[in-house]
Formats: sequence, structure tokens, C-alpha cells
Amino acid sequence: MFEFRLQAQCPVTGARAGEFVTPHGVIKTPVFMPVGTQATVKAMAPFELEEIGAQIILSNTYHLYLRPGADIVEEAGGLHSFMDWHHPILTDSGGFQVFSLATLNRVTDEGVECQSHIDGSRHMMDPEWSMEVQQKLGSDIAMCFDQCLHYPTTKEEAETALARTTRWARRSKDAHTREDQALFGIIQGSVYEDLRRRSAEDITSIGFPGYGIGGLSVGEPHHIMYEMLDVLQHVMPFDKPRYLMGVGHPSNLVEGVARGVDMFDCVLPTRNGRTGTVFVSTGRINIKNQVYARDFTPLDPSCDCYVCRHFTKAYIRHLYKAGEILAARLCSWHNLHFLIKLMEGVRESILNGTFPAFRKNFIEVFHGEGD
Ligand SMILES: Cc1cccc2c(=O)nc(N)[nH]c12
Ligand SMILES: [Zn+2]
Repeated sequence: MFEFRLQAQCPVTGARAGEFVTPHGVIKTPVFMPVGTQATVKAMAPFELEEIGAQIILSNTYHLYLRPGADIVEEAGGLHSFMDWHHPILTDSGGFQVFSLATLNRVTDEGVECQSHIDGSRHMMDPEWSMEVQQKLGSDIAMCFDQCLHYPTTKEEAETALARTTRWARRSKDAHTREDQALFGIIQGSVYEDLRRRSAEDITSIGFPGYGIGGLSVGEPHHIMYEMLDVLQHVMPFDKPRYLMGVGHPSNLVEGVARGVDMFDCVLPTRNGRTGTVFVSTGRINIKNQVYARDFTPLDPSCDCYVCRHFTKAYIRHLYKAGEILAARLCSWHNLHFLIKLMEGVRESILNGTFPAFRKNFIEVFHGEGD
């Protein structure tokens, strides 16, 4: 269990294709993981995610602990039963969320004293708390409790957070006993190459079945993200999955794969779906634009998803203008399909030795970057 089988690697770039074995199924990588923060990928039912080809989804320790409570999820038989998703699930540790959502009262090496963003209740969140909650939730992959800093940050702050993250990684591993759940370490170090190397050495020397790359996609320019990945791909274990947390835009996924990343997650496809921003093969469009009022073509003529086979831009624009719930559902559906199929195409190109051409063509055709 939790074996990572490398199946192919690109001789020109750092791209690789593999399989990660979990109790709820084998994950074919590279893979995009839809985010289901509160035990649901917003606006999507599990059977629809299966239809789209989602292999694994995320949920969040911080959110589910605060609501409905880890005990309720445990009494339901764990997350898979609670949400009726019987494929792999990864839970984030709460480290990132507590720093970005909660009111922070005190942050020490012991942990984070904070107040809930929901009802102001007071909590102590630390590695032991995170492991207890994730083991109750019963995800297939749990993450270490870490400290993620925003961008920009000083090198001194980054060094302090890196050392704390290492100490918290040890405490996470010591507190983690559930054998049918993998615990991934998380590498920090902000945008400093030497700190990234140090964190990678610290965390991989503790030893985990897989590794998250944290502290990126927090506001830094894309080229700096890529520079950090260029460093990390040579200092991370070859035979363990690498998970770039919170990423990202379609081009970030392709460029991340080229630098040896195997797993990605991001709220973009569903968050954009709710605002009408849609990925198409040439970039991005916003369906609310007046130009689509009488456009009776699919969102993306080159897409074969349910939405593009049944509905037109004009219809979906109407739904948005009318405030209909189906608008967000259809655009989320298409955006998730876009990223999942993009990763399937990337994986296929690595397996058949054409990834450099795939990457070159994608960069030439797709102009959808932005914020
Ligand atoms: C979800 C996410 C995005 C981006 C960065 C991070 C991070 O550094 N640490 C954790 N635990 N989660 C992250
Ligand atoms: Zn589509």
C-alpha cells in the first residue's frame, strides 16, 4: 500500500507518469485533484465527478473540524461514507487554512491558538490536533501540519517558519498511527533556493510516502514558482509522489509536470465556474460577456464534456444573467473536465514519448493566464 510505481519519464524534461496505490484505488499521475473543502466539490455530485473522470478529491481538516465536527464524520463511517465518494481522498492539514481564515490569537512552536472564522470559538490547532482529526476523517492521504507564509516574506521569517514546519512534521509523524492512511510531508522555504533545499533535506530525512510542495501559489510570480520547482526536482526522492499544493492555472500544471510534479489541486475550476470564467482550448472566456448573447456554439467546440455536448454559450449566459444555479454547475463541470482531461493528455504524452511536443503546442495555443 502507498507504493508509487514510476511508469515512464520524459528523457528531455522532468516529466514522469506513474501510479500511486491507495486503499480506495490507484491514482494515475500526473493528476489534477478537485477541491471539496467542506466534503463537497461545490455544486457537483459524486456521480458527476466520476463521469468527468476525477480520480481523487480534497477536503479540509480545518473546515470539517469546525463544521460539522470530526466526530460526526467519524460516526458516519468516515469521509468516504459521509459524502458517498468511494475513491481516494486527500485532506489538507489545517496548517494553511488556520493562517488564512482564522483569527490568530497566538502562534508559537506549540501550535496556533485561534478563533473560528465561523463562530469565534477558541481552539488550539497543532500537529497532534491535525493528526487526530485527519485520522477521524479517514482520508487516504493526510498532510503534515505546517506553517505556510504569504508572499512576499523576509528570509528570516521564511527560515523561522521552515524550522517550525520541520519540528511540526516530526510531531505529525509521531502522532500518526493509522496504517491505512498515508501521511505526506510538506516542504516550505518560500522563494529562497537555499531554504527550499534545506526544507527538502529536513522533511525527506524524516521520511514520508509522498511530499507536498507548500508555500507556493501564494502570490509569487509564476517564474519564481518555476525556479523553486527547478531546485526541488533534483533534491526530492525520485520514487515518491510530489504534490504541488494549491496549483493551479492550466499552464502551471503543464510547467509543473515538466519539473517533476505528479499531483495538483486548486479551487480555480469551481471558483471560476461560479463567476462564469471558463477555460477553453485557446485560453479563457467569461460567459457573461454580451458577445455570447446569440452565440449558439458550445463553450469550447473542441471539448467533449456533457456541457459542451448539450448546451450553448447563449443558453449558459442566459442562466448566469437570470441568476440560475445551473449556470455555476455547468461551468464548474466544464472547467473540472478541462483540467482533468488536460492531465490525462499530459500523462498519455509522457507514456508515448511526446510530452515536449505536447507542452510546446499547449504553450503556443493556450493564452489563458492572468491573475
Ligand atoms: C492548500 C495549500 C495551498 C498552498 C500552499 C499550502 C501550504 O503551504 N500548506 C498547506 N498545508 N496547504 C497549502
Ligand atoms: Zn466542455
